[in-house]
Amino acid sequence: MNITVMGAGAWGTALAISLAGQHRVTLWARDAAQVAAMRASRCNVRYLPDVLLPDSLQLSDDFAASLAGAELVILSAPTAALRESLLRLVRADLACGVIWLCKGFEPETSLLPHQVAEKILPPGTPYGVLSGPSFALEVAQGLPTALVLASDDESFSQRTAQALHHSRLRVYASRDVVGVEVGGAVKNVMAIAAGVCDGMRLGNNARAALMTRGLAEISRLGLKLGGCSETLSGLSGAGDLILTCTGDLSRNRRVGLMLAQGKTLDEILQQLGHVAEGVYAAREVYSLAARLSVDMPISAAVYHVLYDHVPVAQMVASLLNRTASLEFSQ
Ligand SMILES: NC(=O)C1=CN([C@@H]2O[C@H](COP(=O)(O)OP(=O)(O)OC[C@H]3O[C@@H](n4cnc5c(N)ncnc54)[C@H](O)[C@@H]3O)[C@@H](O)[C@H]2O)C=CC1
Ligand SMILES: O=C(CO)COP(=O)(O)O
Repeated sequence: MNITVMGAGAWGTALAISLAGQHRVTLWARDAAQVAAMRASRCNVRYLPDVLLPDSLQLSDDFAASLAGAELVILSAPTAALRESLLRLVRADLACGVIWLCKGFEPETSLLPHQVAEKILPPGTPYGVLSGPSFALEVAQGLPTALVLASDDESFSQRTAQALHHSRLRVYASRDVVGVEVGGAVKNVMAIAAGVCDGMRLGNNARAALMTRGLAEISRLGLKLGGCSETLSGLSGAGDLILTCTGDLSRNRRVGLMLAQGKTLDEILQQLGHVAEGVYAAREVYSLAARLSVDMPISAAVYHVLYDHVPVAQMVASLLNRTASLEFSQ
């Protein structure tokens, strides 16, 4: 299969490397200097410095040429750039299916990625989302990983999942686009909270409680928006929540760890140098929860720390001092 990966950040590059063994993969980046540097060093030094790019992986900064003959386009831009990326594809007369990797809600509109795509892609274009617990570095290193590919078009999700699947990358097909997208977006907010929890040395018990109550919040929002509970407790929900709340490769978790050290958001984002979607998702989740009357206390606490300058100690105290209720009174 001819696959074009649009965007050479950490995740787009990692997936391109992982698929280059079995498909003709072209990795397109908008920055010509980055492409030239990757061609010369066979390495994406800024985003994935310790991994070599396989010889079979094509690199391009020519958008039209990279799309010629494509049978699948994989969009790896952050959620904030999804609309712009889809418009670029439509202007280039996209003639194949497209899947995106971003995990978030569109800033300002609070739309899920598929809701943005529905407004832009011509009717009949097959599309889907690929998500699940997957640190880019581990996928690039060929370590075993399992993902979910969700699409309303069952034949597209099954064909595509089968094509992407290999011995180190298990890909399961799903029809629950909403459940997969909500799980991926909101777990990033929980990972920030888990980073705060660990940064303040609140212990393993506290982190387990936070993750479990975090999953309850994710599920309440996911069900309200039309997702399925099985999806929310599966790879792209609970699975990704476990990974990002506990794994130090998570950028969102690192945001929380640095908040616990007293750093400001500006300092943290500058130090990170990569996207941390939870920082933006916290705003959209906060407004969606209010609009839809969904109880999401952990997400709200993260929002107040990020945007109202509430000290992390006060955030923790406010969560611990909530009135006790029935565990399953959700
Ligand atoms: N890194 C990871 O382990 C994983 C990341 N993701 C998701 O994938 C998405 C991308 O993440 P990463 O690749 O890790 O981010 P990154 O920070 O490593 O790279 C971001 C990439 O997006 C590009 N970009 C930024 N603004 C853009 C715009 N306006 N138009 C086009 N491209 C733009 C940058 O040039 C860069 O290539 C995020 O939504 C993230 O949550 C999902 C699974 C794993
Ligand atoms: O989504 C991810 C792993 O599944 C990556 O998480 P971070 O964006 O927090 O690094």
